[in-house]
Amino acid sequence: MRVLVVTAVTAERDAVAAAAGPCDEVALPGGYALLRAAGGPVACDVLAAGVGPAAAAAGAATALTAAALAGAPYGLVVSAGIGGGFVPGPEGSPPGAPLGSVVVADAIVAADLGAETPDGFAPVTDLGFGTVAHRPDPALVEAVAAAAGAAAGTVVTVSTVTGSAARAAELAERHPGVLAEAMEGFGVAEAAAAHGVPVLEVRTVSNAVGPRDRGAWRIGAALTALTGAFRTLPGALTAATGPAPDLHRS
Ligand SMILES: O=C(O)c1cccc(C(=O)CC[C@H]2O[C@@H](n3cnc4c(=O)[nH]cnc43)[C@H](O)[C@@H]2O)c1
Repeated sequence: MRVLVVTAVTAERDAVAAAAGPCDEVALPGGYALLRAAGGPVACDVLAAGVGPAAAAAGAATALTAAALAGAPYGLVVSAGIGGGFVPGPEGSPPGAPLGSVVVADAIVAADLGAETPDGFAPVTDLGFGTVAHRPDPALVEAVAAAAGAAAGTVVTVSTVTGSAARAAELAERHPGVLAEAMEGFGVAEAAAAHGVPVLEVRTVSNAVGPRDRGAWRIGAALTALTGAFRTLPGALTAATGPAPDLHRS
């Protein structure tokens, strides 16, 4: 099985690739540069495709198509990077995701793909078209989350970073079980679905979802946690899919 990991920016790409050891750079159509691990316990292809769901979908689709045309299709696509963690709500609500923690999505949900109506936000599915959620294989989610010491829950994809407590509360109410927010997962999942390839999303929490406070970001800690999470991926995939998967190369 070959695994494609799609990040937004190069710092995230490098944090993932650090778990895999030395990498070669492979040029893809469209000017994309893929990092391909030359060896080590995690030999994976990692692509920094840009910020936001559209850039993520374009980059992921390019890599998936290139691999398929080369006769070496991927068996799994992972959207990965830093993200915002929801803070715990009142008792009985989801536990939230603290700074530096790892989240594996059991649902990858487009939170702002829809329409404003007099009754509030309506997802495109309520309007009769499209998709707003992808649900990764639960066994894979469980294995990857257990290996990484991660929480499993909903990760929402947004095009506008949440910047207020009111918006954070609205998202948490609309998506019970939401743990994290980021900007690419749904785009990667759409590309994976178009190619019939399973998808995962792995986020490490750099900031709390809510009022904008750049001074409180812990990007370094989140990137370190990302490397740590990806060190555990080969073992988790072996546990979930059977013995001796050749994770990444044809
Ligand atoms: O300028 C700001 O206030 C601000 C606040 C949070 C995040 C940003 C970004 O530009 C980050 C975009 C980048 O990182 C991921 N990310 C990290 N934290 C969040 C978040 O709380 N909500 C959404 N995305 C987040 C995201 O996937 C992007 O790749 C700026």
